[in-house]
Amino acid sequence: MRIDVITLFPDFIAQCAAFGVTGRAGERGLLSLHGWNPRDYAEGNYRRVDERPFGGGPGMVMLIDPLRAAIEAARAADPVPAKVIYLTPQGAPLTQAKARELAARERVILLCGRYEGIDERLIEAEVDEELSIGDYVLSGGELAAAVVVDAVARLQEGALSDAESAEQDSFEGGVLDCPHYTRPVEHELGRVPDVLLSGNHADIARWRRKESLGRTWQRRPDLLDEAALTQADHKLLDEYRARFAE
Ligand SMILES: CN1CCN(C(=O)c2nonc2N)CC1
Repeated sequence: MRIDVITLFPDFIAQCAAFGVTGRAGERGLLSLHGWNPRDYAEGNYRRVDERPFGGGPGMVMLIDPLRAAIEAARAADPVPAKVIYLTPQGAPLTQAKARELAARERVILLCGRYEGIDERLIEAEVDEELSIGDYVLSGGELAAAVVVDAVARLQEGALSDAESAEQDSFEGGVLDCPHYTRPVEHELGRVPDVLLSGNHADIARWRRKESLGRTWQRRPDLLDEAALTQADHKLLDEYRARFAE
């Protein structure tokens, strides 16, 4: 997968993706990341990329032409067509399902705004999708782009070892992840649940599913409404809830 990032801070994105799973995905040729700085396409002595907003008000707005030129340069760098995704609080929420959808694409171009945002005419002309990583305001789109890069990199075939499999991550199958334990068995903070020491894989899988469903019910009941639960899931959830009925 190829990801091109339009950003005033290409090094920031490169550094975010240089470690861990994203770094390994790059080394394995599973993901290529390319930064394009609109300032390189800005004209005039000061190479301006922003200007004051019409209508007044605080802050600055990013100019159309440097961004447009950077997007065109990114498009031209590879024959594979790419959708342009603008990271913004006004976008659709980034979900694991969306991450999987993006991870299946050959290419995406991520557009990072700074200041108060981007001239709306550029968005209308060049942006195919708008994505938000959450209902809060960042100082720029770069952190959001780095989140998208991480979320799709780990979903590339071969990016995760079996031990790191994404299959049991939170939100896979629409529910939260179960609790995890490791050595020591006994600790002043508590003991590892016996079922995890039993070696009975069916019991362990059942316990993990019950804990995932129970946690989702307690912390994110909205996800349960969307999850396709089986009859067995409903039985497990009833058992989990029964703990609290006593
Ligand atoms: C102009 N700039 C404002 C700040 N920003 C975000 O807060 C954001 N991006 O994606 N999810 C978010 N939340 C990016 C765009």
